Amino acid sequence: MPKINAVLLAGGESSRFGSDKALLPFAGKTLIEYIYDNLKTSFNRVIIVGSPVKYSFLKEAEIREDIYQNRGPLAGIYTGLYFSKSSYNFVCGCDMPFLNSKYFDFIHKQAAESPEAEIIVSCFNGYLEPLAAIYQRSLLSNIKSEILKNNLKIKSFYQKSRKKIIKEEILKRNFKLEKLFFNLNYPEDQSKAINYLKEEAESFD
Ligand SMILES: Nc1nc2c(ncn2[C@@H]2O[C@H](COP(=O)(O)OP(=O)(O)OP(=O)(O)O)[C@@H](O)[C@H]2O)c(=O)[nH]1
Repeated sequence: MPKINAVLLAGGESSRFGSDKALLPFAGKTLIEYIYDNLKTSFNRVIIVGSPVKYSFLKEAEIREDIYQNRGPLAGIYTGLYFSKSSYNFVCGCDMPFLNSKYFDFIHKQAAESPEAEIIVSCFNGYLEPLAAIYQRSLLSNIKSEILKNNLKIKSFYQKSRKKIIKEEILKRNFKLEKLFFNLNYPEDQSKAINYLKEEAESFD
């Protein structure tokens, strides 16, 4: 099984949400800490890409400032891959709290089976999930040239990359996809997240 680092993206504006998503109280922690703790149990190393000052309460964490500031998630991925040094990197948003260890194990197996894929990404509802996906470090120079051309859309970068898409039919056999890929974008998503959390607590009873 390849050693995979995790890159936790924690920059951005949270403009739709209206306040900083990463600092939202969640299951007795902040949202970022909750996700960081989950990632730590399954990945070799976790690199947070965001403000070291803002996240200084995460005492042991490795936090890297964006090399290209205010350029969105693709630039965050660049910084994560740059500092990671590992060939395989799982990139995750700081607003997706229901990615779980079962999915992380699944993604490790996918990476082992498809060393030729530069990106391994899941498909849900006809859309790809680029912030719950594996990226090879060899993508660095391509990402950099897209950023320098101001092509910041992950979707257009994807068109130029060698990727393996994990089909929804396969994922559905193992996961409840709506919850797995749920992310908080708007204030009203908070109550949905709390309901999912309650559901999880009840299922562990
Ligand atoms: N490191 C880094 N992460 C980012 C950046 N922009 C967005 N992200 C992260 O990417 C993930 C998805 O972010 P979005 O919800 O698309 O963007 P956002 O700026 O946080 O929110 P909106 O302003 O509502 O679009 C979250 O984990 C963000 O923290 C960035 O410029 N740098």
